[in-house]
Amino acid sequence: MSPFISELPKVELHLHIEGTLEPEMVFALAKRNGITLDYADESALQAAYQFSDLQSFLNVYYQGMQVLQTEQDFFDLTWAYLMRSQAENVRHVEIFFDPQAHTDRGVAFADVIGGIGRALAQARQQWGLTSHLIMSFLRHLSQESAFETLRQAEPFRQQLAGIGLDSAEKDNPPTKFREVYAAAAAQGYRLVAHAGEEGPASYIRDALDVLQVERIDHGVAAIHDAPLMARLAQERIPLTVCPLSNLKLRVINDMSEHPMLALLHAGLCVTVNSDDPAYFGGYMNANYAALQQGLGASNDEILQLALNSVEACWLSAAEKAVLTHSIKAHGAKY
Ligand code: HPA
Ligand SMILES: [Zn+2]
Repeated sequence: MSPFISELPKVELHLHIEGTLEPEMVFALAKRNGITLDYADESALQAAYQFSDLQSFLNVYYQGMQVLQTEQDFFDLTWAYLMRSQAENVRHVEIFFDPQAHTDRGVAFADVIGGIGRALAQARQQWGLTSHLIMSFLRHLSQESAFETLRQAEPFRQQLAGIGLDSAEKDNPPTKFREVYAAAAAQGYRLVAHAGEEGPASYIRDALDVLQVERIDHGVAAIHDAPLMARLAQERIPLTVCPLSNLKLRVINDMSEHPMLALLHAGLCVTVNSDDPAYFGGYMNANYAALQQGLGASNDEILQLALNSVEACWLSAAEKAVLTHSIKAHGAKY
C-alpha cells in the first residue's frame, strides 16, 4: 500500500454497515447467539463470496446478517468498522443501515440504531471521527413497508441524517418510492438513493427528478448517457462510486474498464467508497489502491477524488475547510 494512499485523510460516503460483517465475526456472533450456520468454518463461508451480479451478492448478504440480534451485536459490528476506518486515516463517515432486514426478523429498531449509534458516539469522542447515519429502504419491498419504517424511525429522528434506497435495483425503479421520499423530505431528512449500479441511466434521472435526491449512490451507468453526464457535472451532483464492488458484482469485467477517471475528467463530483468491504475484498485504502494499480490513477487524481468526498459530505462548511486543508497539506508533501 503506497503511503500516499494510506496516509491520505479520507471521507467515506457509501458504506453499508451490514456489509462490514467479516466471516470471523459471523462465527463469533453465531456462537454467542446459539445459531447454527450452514458453513463449517470461515474459509467455507468466504468461498461462497463468488458473485455473478447484485442479486447473487444480496442473497449471501441477507443470510449473513441474521447473526446480528442484540444491541451489543450492532455495537460490535460498527465498532470493528470504525477501528479499521481510524487505522486507515478515514476522518468522517456517512453510513447506511437496512432496518427492514432486521425488524422483519423480529429485531427491535431501537436495538439496531442503539448499538450503531453508541459506537458512532464513542468514535467521535475517542478519536474525533465524525459520522452521519442514513436509513436505507429496501427497494425489493413495497413502498408501504418503507412508510412503516419511516414511522418506526420517528423516535430516533435526531440520530438520522438522511434516507437512502438500496437492494435489488432491476425492476424496482426510483418512481416506486415517490411518496415516501416526499414524506421523508417533509420531515427534514436529506435524500440519497442507489441508482445506475445495475439499472439504467434513466434511474439516475428519476432519482434526481422524482425523488429529489442530492447525491447518487453508484451512478456509474451515467457513463452511457452523455447529456446526463453533462448535467451531473454542471450541477456537481456527487456520485458515491465503489470500485471493488463494481468489479466483484461484475458491473465491470476488469478494473482497467472502470469509468471513474472518465467521469472525473468530465467534471463530475465522483468519490471513492467501499460499499460492502467484508464481501468485496477491501476497505477504503484498497479501493483507492485498486484505482491506482488497476486504472493508473495518478496522485493528483487521487487527491481530487478525496477532495470531492469532502465537497459531497454533510459536514458544516467550517468542518469541511479543516478536512480540505489537511488533504491539500498531504498532497503538498509529495
Ligand atoms: O451495492 C449494493 N447495491 C444495492 N444494495 C446493496 N445493499 C448492500 N450493498 C448494496
Ligand atoms: Zn451500496
